[in-house]
Amino acid sequence: MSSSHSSTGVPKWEYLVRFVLCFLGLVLSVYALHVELSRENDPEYRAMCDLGHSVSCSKVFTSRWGRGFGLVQIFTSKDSLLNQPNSVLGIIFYALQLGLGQLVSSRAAFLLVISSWVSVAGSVYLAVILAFVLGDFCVVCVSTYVINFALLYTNLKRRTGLEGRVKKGKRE
Ligand SMILES: C/C(=C\C[C@@]12O[C@]1(C)C(=O)c1ccccc1C2=O)CCC[C@H](C)CCC[C@H](C)CCCC(C)C
Repeated sequence: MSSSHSSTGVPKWEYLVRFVLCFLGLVLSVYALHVELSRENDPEYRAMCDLGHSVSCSKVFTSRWGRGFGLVQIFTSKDSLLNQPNSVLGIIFYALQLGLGQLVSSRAAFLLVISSWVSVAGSVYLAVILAFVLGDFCVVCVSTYVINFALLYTNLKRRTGLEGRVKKGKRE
């Protein structure tokens, strides 16, 4: 086993990169939730990420698509308990990535990759809504898309790392 890998087959850099990405994702999601709730209580509230008319995050967060991806309310009501802000999903997602990331099993690695692909699909969907429906540039949103792509790359790397361990084990 090369020295850049711990005995588990997971690259050493991975733990640090995963921690940084999940931490940033959690901070951005909690901030998005804070802005959304503040804006809902006070329409005059101006967030730090409201930089201009078309560069406004609170406008995006409180839009139709800011809760349940704008999809949940098709099936339930707008005020349903299931229609949670996207940022709540984000918090669950990054906590999951951080927690599952500590488990070194091929099943955990599989779940990491699957949930990561779902988040990338969600990011592409939200990016299209952001650009073409809302016509807005939201710094917090775009940062989370970048984090989600980087997490997918990290998760794919882990899976090939674990597969390499299995193949090597068979040969030895
Ligand atoms: C702050 C954040 C995303 C930003 C934002 O969603 C916000 C807040 C929003 O209101 C919005 C409105 C209109 C257009 C774009 C946007 C967004 O951009 C975090 C989600 C990140 C990510 C897209 C979560 C994906 C979670 C998956 C559904 C994974 C599910 C896996 C489960 C097992 C937990």
